[in-house]
Amino acid sequence: MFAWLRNVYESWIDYPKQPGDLLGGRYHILSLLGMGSYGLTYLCLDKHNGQEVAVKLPRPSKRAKGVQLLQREADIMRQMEHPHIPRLLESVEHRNGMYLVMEYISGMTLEELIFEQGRSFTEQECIVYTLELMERVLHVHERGYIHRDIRIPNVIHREGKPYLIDFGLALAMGEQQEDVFTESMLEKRAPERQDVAIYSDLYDVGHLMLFMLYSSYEPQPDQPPGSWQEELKLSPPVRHLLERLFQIGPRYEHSRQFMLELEKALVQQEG
Ligand SMILES: Nc1ncnc2c1ncn2[C@@H]1O[C@H](COP(=O)(O)OP(=O)(O)OP(=O)(O)O)[C@@H](O)[C@H]1O
Repeated sequence: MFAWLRNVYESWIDYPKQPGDLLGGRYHILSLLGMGSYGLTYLCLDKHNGQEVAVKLPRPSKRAKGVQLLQREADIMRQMEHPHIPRLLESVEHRNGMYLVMEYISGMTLEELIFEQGRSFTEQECIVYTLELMERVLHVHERGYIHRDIRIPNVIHREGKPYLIDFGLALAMGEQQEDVFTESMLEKRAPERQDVAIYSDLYDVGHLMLFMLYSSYEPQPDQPPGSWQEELKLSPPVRHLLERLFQIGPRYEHSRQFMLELEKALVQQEG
């Protein structure tokens, strides 16, 4: 009963703000973009310059922890300087908490592109897109962070290019997740993606590639379900690099190693 009452109370206090509300006297809420585990993100119009921005606020039910995690996210975003990673425009602290304002990336997520728009990727297109995405991932790694949430809903597809968003779970290399997140936020991660290490992000990139590769997969009638190795007709280099991403083969310790192999696989495709 207590847990039920607490849930009701939390959803009541986390009830999203309404379109038309003004944040900090400057940001007009246009719509709710989404509710994450500790924050709510709104599409807003900046009254000062008429630009659309994404504004993230902590969930009131998460109290001080929500504010602390959002501050962390802002600190990490501040260190990113890549044209395909949203820029942090400002983080505003006030008596009751804080909010962060970032560049709004219009477009659709890779998840929507594949599952709602029905876009399919050939193996070659998948390699090209992954190489583009890896430039963003490499930037995060070079700045000393592991993103830890590279998934199709966190890639926004705009004008044919992938943008990497959501630094809510990112950690500095070597940092312990238990020191940052509360127990309820710590999902059970596959052993291959538990370490705060480059190969954990690359494991996620492998999954993202599978989503792209399966987008052009057509099962034969009466075909029994099999593994991706059995179902997808992949060229040997792509199959080999996926096995390394999934740590079935020797794992990649550096993003560049993987990118080099991707480039080689692309040359073979084109040759
Ligand atoms: N800079 C941005 N530009 C455009 N859309 C964004 C931006 N940042 C977040 N979004 C969208 O806002 C929604 C909420 O994102 P947010 O990062 O707050 O939480 P989440 O990804 O749903 O959850 P969690 O933080 O728990 O992983 C998502 O649908 C995401 O696509």
